[in-house]
Amino acid sequence: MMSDKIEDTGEKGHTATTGYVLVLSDVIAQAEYLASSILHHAEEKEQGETLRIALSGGSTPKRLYELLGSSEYADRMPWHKIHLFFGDERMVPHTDSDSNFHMVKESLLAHIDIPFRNVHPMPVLDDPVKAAEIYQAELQAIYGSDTLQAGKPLFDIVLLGLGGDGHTASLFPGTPVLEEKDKWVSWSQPSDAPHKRMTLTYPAIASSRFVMFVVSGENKAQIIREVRDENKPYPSAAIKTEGELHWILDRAAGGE
Ligand SMILES: O=C1O[C@H](COP(=O)(O)O)[C@@H](O)[C@H](O)[C@H]1O
Repeated sequence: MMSDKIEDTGEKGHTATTGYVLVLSDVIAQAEYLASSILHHAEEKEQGETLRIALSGGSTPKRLYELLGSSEYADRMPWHKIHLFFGDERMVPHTDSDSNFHMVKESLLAHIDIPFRNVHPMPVLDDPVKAAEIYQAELQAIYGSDTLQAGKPLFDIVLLGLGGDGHTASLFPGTPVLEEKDKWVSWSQPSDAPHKRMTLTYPAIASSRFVMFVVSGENKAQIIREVRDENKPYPSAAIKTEGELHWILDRAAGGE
């Protein structure tokens, strides 16, 4: 169905359709692979450097976060070197069960010893424009510039999920945020999602060393085929990175 490698054309960066694909046996192997990969990238960082990860929400990454928060990983991870950001958020209180921050808190943050200043939830305000501006300003302060520069990625790793409608982060079909070329963070009101959303934009996601789509389950097999192989114009198909893009799939989603 899909190639697991691309030819080295000399061009820099990957798109959703040119990235590498790794199909693992099941969701446990998928979480193991991702956790050890994150550990490896964190250990590679020199003293004083940080690993910046944008976390995905929804249900799929929960197993990974639980593993990172388990005794197998929690004490081995150099949390002081790791900064956790969010790829998207639902505009509900952080205590709400629909909140991505809430899911990450329950599955990971409550179980690890990470400095408070290393965790960067998206703010939730009545005014989504203001909330997006605040998060963008936080990212810019950490990045050290208000302009994204090629060769200086904002994130080391961006984890992304894939919705059945082809959305990723909160880049939903038919929403104006898909046209955003300048802002790093924006918001939208998807027609068939109950809450307003805040999301990293395409340019912010593209400023990354690695984008990792993490997708599992038979119910995602069809949409993966459409995005990867059939080039259908879903929001997830337009994801790019100046670094590498990896699809980390379980067999149910990725096939043989
Ligand atoms: O709404 C969202 O959906 C996608 C996919 O979620 P999943 O439950 O199918 O894994 C997710 O990546 C995104 O962060 C989330 O807010």
